[in-house]
Amino acid sequence: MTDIQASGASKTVRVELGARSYDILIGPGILARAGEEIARRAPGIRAAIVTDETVAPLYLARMQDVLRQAGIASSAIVMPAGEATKSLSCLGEVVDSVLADRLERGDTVIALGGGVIGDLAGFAAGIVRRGMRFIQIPTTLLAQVDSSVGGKTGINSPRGKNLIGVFYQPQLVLADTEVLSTLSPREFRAGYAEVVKYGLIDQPEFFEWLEQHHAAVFAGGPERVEAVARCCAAKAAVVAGDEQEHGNRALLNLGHTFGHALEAAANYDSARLVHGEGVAIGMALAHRFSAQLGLISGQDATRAVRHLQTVGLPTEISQIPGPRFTVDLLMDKIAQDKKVSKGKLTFILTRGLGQSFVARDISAEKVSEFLAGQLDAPA
Ligand SMILES: NC(=O)c1ccc[n+]([C@@H]2O[C@H](COP(=O)([O-])OP(=O)(O)OC[C@H]3O[C@@H](n4cnc5c(N)ncnc54)[C@H](O)[C@@H]3O)[C@@H](O)[C@H]2O)c1
Ligand SMILES: O=C(O)C(=O)C[C@@H](O)[C@H](O)[C@H](O)COP(=O)(O)O
Ligand SMILES: [Zn+2]
Repeated sequence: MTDIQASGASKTVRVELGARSYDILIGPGILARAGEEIARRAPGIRAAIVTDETVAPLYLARMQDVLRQAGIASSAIVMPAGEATKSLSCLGEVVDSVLADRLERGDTVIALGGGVIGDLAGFAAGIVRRGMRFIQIPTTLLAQVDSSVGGKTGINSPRGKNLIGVFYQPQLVLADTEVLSTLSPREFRAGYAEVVKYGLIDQPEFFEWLEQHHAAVFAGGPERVEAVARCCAAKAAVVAGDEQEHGNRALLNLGHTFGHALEAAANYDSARLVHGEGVAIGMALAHRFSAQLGLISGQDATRAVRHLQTVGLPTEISQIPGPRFTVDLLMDKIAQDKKVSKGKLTFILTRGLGQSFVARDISAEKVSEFLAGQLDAPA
């Protein structure tokens, strides 16, 4: 686990990647400090702020104001909100705007938004002029605990989730926990699924802490900041050890092999399923699949699923509204997973609460059989 430095109500986590190391600043009031934090690290730059139509009216003017006060001129690129924005056409729009504004390689792209904006803007920053500066200002719980950290950027393909992208690290992450107060309950819950993920991967004590403190995390206050910082520290440690997912970073994919297949099968329609909900269902499936394979007790699997249900997250495929999925459709999406190696499926499975492991060479027949049972399960 990477250290968490505390200063007043704020915390700092450092992602150690040699010359590409960077800080994650977490806490209330960080947005107001954004201009000075950026200018201190990169004086005299200009910025293109990529955001979405929901976040722009809430935070864009304030963001541009604090940048201006720190001597940083900025332009804004406002994209539609939702998962469908992680597309080639939206990437083209962002790239073209940055070029039209004549931003230089040393200038910065700023992602002001959730994981959709972070993944899209980060990809654009990674490819324009072969790599510009990039700063993440995550505004969803999911983005603060996960997507803004670690440098996975990219967009979706109709053939599968996040299939087009690059590893490209930000130079700074500014996570103002106050902005989470405007998030809808559904989106806050979805982000909480990724919080639970860190407990279920390899921190059973964090999972237990969440069982006890989830109400306080949802209510706001110090437990929320504590949860965000613990997740960032956990992710920073994994990323520092395996930046490009040759080994243990795959653990961060707990619940994602199933979850990504569900998102793709739902055509990235955020009205039906958002990423965190897909991860919640995916983690429930990974625990049930592990139980079916005899790896984990039914009791432990049920405990993991029960916590997700307690906070109102979906844990069954049948809870996804709209047309039913078939096993063939889901298996087709699973076959495109980036962890597939020499045609063999990889899943993150578990031997107990918080004892996940990377399971390579999982039989496609066993997965299909399991999914057939899950598709029959009642909502
Ligand atoms: N790169 C990574 O490591 C990584 C990790 C996890 C998830 N992801 C990706 O992140 C995406 C999901 O991110 P997300 O859950 O943040 O979704 P999102 O970016 O779509 O944001 C969710 C919704 O909340 C709105 N919103 C954002 N901030 C708000 C605020 N402060 N107040 C009110 N509304 C606000 C957005 O407009 C959007 O409608 C997925 O595409 C997923 O694949 C990437
Ligand atoms: O950072 C990682 O590594 C993760 O796997 C974090 C996930 O929560 C995230 O959804 C990521 O985008 C999934 O990556 P992918 O490589 O499976 O597309
Ligand atoms: Zn995720």
